[in-house]
Amino acid sequence: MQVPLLFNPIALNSIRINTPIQAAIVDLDGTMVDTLGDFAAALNGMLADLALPAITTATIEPMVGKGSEHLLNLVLKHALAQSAPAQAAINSEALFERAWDRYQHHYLAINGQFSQLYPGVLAGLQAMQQRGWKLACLTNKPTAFALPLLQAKGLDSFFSQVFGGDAFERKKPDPLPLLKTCEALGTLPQHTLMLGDSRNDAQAARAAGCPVLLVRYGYNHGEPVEAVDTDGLLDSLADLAQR
Ligand SMILES: O=C(O)COP(=O)(O)O
Ligand SMILES: [Mg+2]
Repeated sequence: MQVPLLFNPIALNSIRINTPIQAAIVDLDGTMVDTLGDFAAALNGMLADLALPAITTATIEPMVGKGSEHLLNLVLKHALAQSAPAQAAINSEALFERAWDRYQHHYLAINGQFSQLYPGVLAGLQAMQQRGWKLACLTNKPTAFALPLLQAKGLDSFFSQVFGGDAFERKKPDPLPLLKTCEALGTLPQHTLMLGDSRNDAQAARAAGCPVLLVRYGYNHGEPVEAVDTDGLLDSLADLAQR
């Protein structure tokens, strides 16, 4: 099949992707929106309801990226370890159900209020749209958190598909969500670029056969993103506006 001219391989400064790109799958937390303030507000609301000590944004940052269940487990363990001996003896699993309920309540109440778009996100999405790429948002965040956040930040209209961490049987770094998203977009993985901020995104992309670029900002579990196996790093999604 003749590939339309718009879908060229990518050549940006030092980055070369030698396969035509027809679509992009874009991660949400740490890539498009800096949501640490939302995580902190919702988690601290939950911790207060459970009479547990508050947690700082700096402690939360390396815990983000593997979905809300994972985050909540780490936060509960951390908070219990900071508590008085009687509470510290409590198993975090015993608190999980109540914590999850309170966390959802608080997250949905503040969703987007303490988070900001990263610079260059709108320009980057517009550039990808102008290249004629189909766009999907794929996040490990629950879909019920992702949809209102995209709306609140004016990003929803860019995406034909939005899939959260609960949309498929497994989350990133498993390749399944990427393969399913490619299926929904109607594109082959080798023509579908993954844009993310963490090794989760890169590992999932490599295993699915998608080219992958990561942004230099974002979370990446508190580790330098330079160490991750990718096809290149971007200072901002607006780098994609270069020709
Ligand atoms: O909620 C998370 O764990 C992170 O979500 P992300 O996949 O959009 O980075
Ligand atoms: Mg992310």
